[in-house]
Amino acid sequence: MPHAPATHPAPAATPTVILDIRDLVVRFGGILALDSVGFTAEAGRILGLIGPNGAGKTTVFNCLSRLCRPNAGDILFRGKPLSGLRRHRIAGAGIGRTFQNVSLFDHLGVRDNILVGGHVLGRAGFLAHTLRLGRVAREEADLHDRATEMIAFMGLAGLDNRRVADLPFPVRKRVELARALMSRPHLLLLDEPAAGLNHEEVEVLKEQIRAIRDRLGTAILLVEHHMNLVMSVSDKVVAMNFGRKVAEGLPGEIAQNPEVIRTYLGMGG
Ligand SMILES: Nc1ncnc2c1ncn2[C@@H]1O[C@H](COP(=O)(O)OP(=O)(O)OP(=O)(O)O)[C@@H](O)[C@H]1O
Repeated sequence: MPHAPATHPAPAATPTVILDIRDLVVRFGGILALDSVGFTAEAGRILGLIGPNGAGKTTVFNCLSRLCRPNAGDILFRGKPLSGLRRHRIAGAGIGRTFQNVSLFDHLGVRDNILVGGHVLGRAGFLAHTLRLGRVAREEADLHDRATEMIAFMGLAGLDNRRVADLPFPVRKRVELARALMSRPHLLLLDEPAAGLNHEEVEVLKEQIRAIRDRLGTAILLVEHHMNLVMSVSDKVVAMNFGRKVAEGLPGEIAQNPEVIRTYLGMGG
């Protein structure tokens, strides 16, 4: 079970909207990948985003990471439009992410990979780094302390210097999560974190996702095909199909929503 000191306050009884997606439209040539999609995510809560292949989930994610530029609509993050932010400023603005296919520096060790995630927090400028001023040394020490916390939090203790390439897939996924948490994101985007995990590993992942919300206070947007995971950890679920939002509600409501049931039966299941 992960353990770490809380770094964000506990979520308020009336949740604050952290992410407000409004009427998002994305076209790829003749394909309408997102057709006026809108929903909100709340601070310190888990939002599950579900839908069959091609529903538009990854496109929403890519708009949030600024990998994709919407044709219309707005995304407000903590009240400010994301459109004003350059792609490389996203992590610094408080949005962290993991990828469907784990994306790490394979030849580097666990700690070094995790440290990469903290460098967006650095405040010392180029001159300070060049002159190795005291501020740089303090920042480096703080980053190492944070990495030590995240290593313990994600159950990676003792693996600091292990080369990532030599580790099993589920452990690599935990390294990627620890790296994403280094920048103390207010919102964490998880792209199919259960893909490639077995039943026991998914059970561990559930606990880790809940711990990220409950102990770090981080809001999570979870794109996932693994229904059992989404339904058991999400505070709210948004269901999509053919680029449109078809339902939004509590997991229990979504599981019984006729449109959602039709969508999944329509997949030939
Ligand atoms: N770069 C692109 N160029 C052209 N079409 C694209 C591109 N990216 C996505 N699409 C199309 O946009 C639609 C939405 O795709 P998207 O990847 O967002 O769906 P998804 O819900 O994430 O699916 P999956 O669960 O398979 O990842 C699909 O019809 C897809 O083929």
